[in-house]
Amino acid sequence: MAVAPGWLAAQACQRVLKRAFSLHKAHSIKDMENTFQLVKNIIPPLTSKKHKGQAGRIGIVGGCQEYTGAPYFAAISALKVGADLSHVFCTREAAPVIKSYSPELIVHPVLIMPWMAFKYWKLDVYVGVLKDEPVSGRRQGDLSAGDSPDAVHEVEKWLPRLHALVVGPGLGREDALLKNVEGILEASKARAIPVVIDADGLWLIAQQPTLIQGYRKAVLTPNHVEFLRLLEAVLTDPVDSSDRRGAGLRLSQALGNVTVVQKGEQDVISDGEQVLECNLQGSNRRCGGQGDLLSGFLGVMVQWALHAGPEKMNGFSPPLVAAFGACSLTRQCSHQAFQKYGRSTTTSDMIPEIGPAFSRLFET
Ligand SMILES: NC(=O)C1=CN([C@@H]2O[C@H](COP(=O)(O)OP(=O)(O)OC[C@H]3O[C@@H](n4cnc5c(N)ncnc54)[C@H](OP(=O)(O)O)[C@@H]3O)[C@@H](O)[C@H]2O)[C@@H](O)CC1
Ligand SMILES: Nc1ncnc2c1ncn2[C@@H]1O[C@H](COP(=O)(O)OP(=O)(O)OP(=O)(O)O)[C@@H](O)[C@H]1O
Ligand SMILES: [Mg+2]
Repeated sequence: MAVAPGWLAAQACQRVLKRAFSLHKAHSIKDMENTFQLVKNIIPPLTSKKHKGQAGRIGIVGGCQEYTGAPYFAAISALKVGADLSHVFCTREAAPVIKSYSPELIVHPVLIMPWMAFKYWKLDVYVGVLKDEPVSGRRQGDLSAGDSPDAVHEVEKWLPRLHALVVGPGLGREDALLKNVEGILEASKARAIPVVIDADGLWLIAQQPTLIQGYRKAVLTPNHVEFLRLLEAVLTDPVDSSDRRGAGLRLSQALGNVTVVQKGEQDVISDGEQVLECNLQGSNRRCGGQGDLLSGFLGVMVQWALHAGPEKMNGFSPPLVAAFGACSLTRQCSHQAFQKYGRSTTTSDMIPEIGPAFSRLFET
């Protein structure tokens, strides 16, 4: 018996939806189908009328001596999901390493390391002495704290050309670097640029939640430990963290409706008003770097969703829909890679799956 290709596509779609739906009571298959449709609505069509950059210019702020893989994963996933240009802003040590992974990434060695802050501080004092000028206490204090106006300025120069920033993968937790990031976040907010905050960026937010308080174009992507750290930092009353929906909702509300993506066995996404869950089957491999891929996807999708506008969202906020798309895609890539490589699957194996996974989820 001949089987129509349309029927096969419909069956494949149903199988994906059944895996997505899993056993969660709060969502019917219809709900899940509708949410996938919302993600489909935000995807910009590929046409001959567009020029380079229109599908997305994304910046990743992260990458230090210890961690070069994380910013690479975030930056390459942004390109593979459909962005046209991906920039990495990292430390001087990390730049040649990240460049060597891929010729497709634009790498800016602009973030300052603590020893450089110290060098500049000494230079400043030296110049002050030569000019016979006293170095003010405040200026000395700023620089010894690792402040680097240059690093912020270097990133700021690029901000008018960027559609979204992903802040934190492989950043590290040195005070000098975090100080740079404070300035970069303030500059991004002033320009209303969407920011996805992950990994060590979340460490900074746990120290200073006011940095993103009330900024509705921010999306936080904590893993389990990062989520607990944020809860503790932001909420004064005790919260039952085993109620993941309730805890996510409360954290988002306390942060002024910043979208929070709690990664885990299910991904629980909340903007303080609604909660979406992504249960699409991923894999049982927990190799490092999968969250970095997710943050890169989200950087692109959040700007797609904001650009598509609220009328295409059926009452959901754009960051919520974008987060659902990024979570689904990460899990689908993990599932496909695991089917091929089983126990030996690593995050690098997920990268060639991005195109096929995207088609399977959003183009059928
Ligand atoms: N290839 C690269 O360059 C990569 C670099 N990366 C970069 O590393 C930096 C640090 O980020 P991170 O996420 O590893 O945080 P970190 O504080 O070291 O870990 C905390 C500890 O928490 C635990 N733990 C974690 N998850 C848990 C869970 N679900 N449930 C329960 N426990 C859990 C676990 O503790 P343990 O099991 O040892 O008790 C873990 O050791 C950051 O810049 C990031 O971007 C990564 O992106 C990976 C790829
Ligand atoms: N127990 C689980 N079962 C299935 N999928 C999971 C599970 N835990 C996490 N994931 C998925 O793995 C991806 C990364 O989540 P994870 O919690 O590992 O982030 P992370 O710790 O920040 O990763 P990274 O190593 O990149 O820093 C997400 O897509 C999430 O849905
Ligand atoms: Mg992570």
